[in-house]
Amino acid sequence: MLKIENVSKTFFPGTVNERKALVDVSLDLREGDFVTVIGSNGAGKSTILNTIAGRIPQDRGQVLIDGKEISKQPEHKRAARVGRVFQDPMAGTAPNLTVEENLSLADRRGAVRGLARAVTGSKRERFAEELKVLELGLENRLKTKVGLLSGGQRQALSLLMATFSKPKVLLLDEHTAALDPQRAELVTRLTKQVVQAQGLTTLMVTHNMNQALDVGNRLIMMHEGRIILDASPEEKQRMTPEDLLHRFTQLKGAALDDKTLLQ
Ligand SMILES: Nc1ncnc2c1ncn2[C@@H]1O[C@H](COP(=O)(O)OP(=O)(O)OP(=O)(O)O)[C@@H](O)[C@H]1O
Repeated sequence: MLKIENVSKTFFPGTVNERKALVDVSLDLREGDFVTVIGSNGAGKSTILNTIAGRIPQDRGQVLIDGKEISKQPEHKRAARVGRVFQDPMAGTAPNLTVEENLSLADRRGAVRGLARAVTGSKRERFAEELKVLELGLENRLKTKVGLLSGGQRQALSLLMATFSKPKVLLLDEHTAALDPQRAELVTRLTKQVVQAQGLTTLMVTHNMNQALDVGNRLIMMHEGRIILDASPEEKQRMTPEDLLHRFTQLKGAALDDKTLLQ
C-alpha cells in the first residue's frame, strides 16, 4: 500500500553541517498497517514523514502509494491522500476560523476551487455528527474560533480534520507529546478509534515506549537515518518497554560497531 524504496536524504551535503537524515530506507506497509516509529533524537523519524507528505524532497529512492510513484507530486497535491497531525496543536488548525470553517476546509482538501470555508446546513449537521464521536462537546461549539479551544481539543480536532477526506495514509508526528497525560490518553484513544474505523494505513512517531507498544500492529526503531528494528505484530505483542529499551541499546551499539568497522 505505502512503499518506501531506498530513500536517502542528506541536508547540507558536502558542508561542515552535513546531516545524513535518511540512509537507504525501505519500508513496506500493507493496507491498514498501523506502525509506531521510535528512535533517538535526530534519527530521521520526522524526515521520513516529511518525505511521504512531500514537504521535503528525498535525494534518492521512491515513495509509492498503491503502486503509484508520488515522489514528484508537491505537498498540496498529496494532501487529499496523506493526512497529517503534528506535535504542535497550533499547527493543524486555523485559529482565526471557527470549528465549522476549519472542518469545511478539511472537507475540501484536495479540491481545486470553490468556497472552501462556506458551511451549508447539511454540512453543518454532518460536522456535528462527526464531532460527537470526540466526546468533547465540540458539536455545540461549531461557531467558536478554534484559537479559543484547549490544546487537547485542538489536537482532537486536528485528528478529525486530518482524516476527514478519508486519506490513504495517516502520519502522526508525536501528536500527543505536547499534551498533559489525561489529554494525551484521550487523543491516543481517539486515534485508535479513527484508525480502526477507517482502516487507515498509519505511521505514528512517538518517544513514549508504552504508547509505541500499546498502539498499532507493527513497530520500527530508527537510529542515525536507518531502520534498525522492524518488529512484527507477534514480536511487538510480546515486548515490554524494558525489552524495547534493551533492544535499542543493543542495536544502537551494533550500528555504531558496523560504522567503526567500515571506516
Ligand atoms: N529542514 C532541515 N534542515 C536541515 N537539517 C535537518 C532538517 N530537518 C532535519 N534535519 C536534520 O536531519 C536529521 C534527522 O532529523 P529528524 O527531524 O528527522 O529527526 P527525528 O528522529 O524526528 O528527531 P527528534 O526525535 O529529535 O524529533 C537531524 O540531524 C536533523 O538535524
